[in-house]
Amino acid sequence: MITIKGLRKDFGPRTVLDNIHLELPSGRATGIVGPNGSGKTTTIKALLGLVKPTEGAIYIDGESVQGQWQYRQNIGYMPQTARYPENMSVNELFEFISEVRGNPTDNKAKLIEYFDLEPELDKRMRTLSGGTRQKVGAVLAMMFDPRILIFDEPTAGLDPRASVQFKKLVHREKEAGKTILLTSHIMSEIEELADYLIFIVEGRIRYHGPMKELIEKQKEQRLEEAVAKMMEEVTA
Ligand SMILES: Nc1ncnc2c1ncn2[C@@H]1O[C@H](COP(=O)(O)OP(=O)(O)OP(=O)(O)O)[C@@H](O)[C@H]1O
Repeated sequence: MITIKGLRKDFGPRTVLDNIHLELPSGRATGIVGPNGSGKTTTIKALLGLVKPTEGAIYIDGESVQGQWQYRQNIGYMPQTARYPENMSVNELFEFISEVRGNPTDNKAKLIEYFDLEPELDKRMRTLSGGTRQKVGAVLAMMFDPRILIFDEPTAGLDPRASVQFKKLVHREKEAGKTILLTSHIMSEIEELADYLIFIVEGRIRYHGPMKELIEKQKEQRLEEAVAKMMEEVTA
C-alpha cells in the first residue's frame, strides 16, 4: 500500500504538483492519466525518490520514505525511455544488475523465456529495437519480484503479441498482491489493466476512484470517451 499525503512539487516558481492525496492499495492496479505535462511522471519520480517533494509525505506500508533509500528495493520501475549502458550486451546488463543488487535469487531466466529474449541476449544494448529495449526494461522491473510495480507507458513500442504477454503478466502480478501504478496514453490499455483511475490536470487530481464508476458517471461506454469528456469539462 502506498499513501501520498499533501504532496506538492515546485520547480522554481512553478507548482507542478499541488496537494496530491492518494492511496494505492495492494493487489490492485491504478492508472494515472492526464494531458501532456500534467504531472504524471513527476508523481512517479516522487515515489521513486528521484524528485524531492516541496511539501507532503509518502508512506509505503505505513512507513515514511523520507530520507530513506532501501524502500526502493521494493519497487520495480519500467521507465518510458530508459538509459542503459549501451555497450553492454543484454546478458551482461542482466548479470550486472543482479550483482549490484546482490540478490542471489531472481526471476530473470523465467522472464527472458517469457518475453522470447534468448536470441537477443548477446546483442549490445545500442543495437536493440525499441520493442526489445522495452522487454529488457520489463525484465529489469520484475526480476526481483518487487512488491510495487510502476510502469510508465509500458507497451509503447511492443508488438501486439508482446503487449498481450505483458498485460497477462501484469494481471498475474496483481493477483499475487502487488501494488501497481501505470501511466499510459492508450486508454484501452488502462481500461484492461487498472481497477482505479487517477485523472490529473495541471498538477491537481480531478478524479480518483474506481474506473467503472467514472465510466458510469460520465455516461459513456468506454474509458477513452469518459476521459475525453472530463478533459473537455476542465478546459471549458
Ligand atoms: N526537472 C524539471 N524542471 C523543471 N520543470 C520540470 C522538470 N520536470 C518536469 N517539469 C515540468 O513539470 C510539468 C509536469 O511534467 P511531467 O513530466 O510530470 O508531465 P507528464 O504528465 O508526465 O507528461 P507527459 O504525458 O507529456 O509524459 C511539465 O510542465 C514539465 O515541463
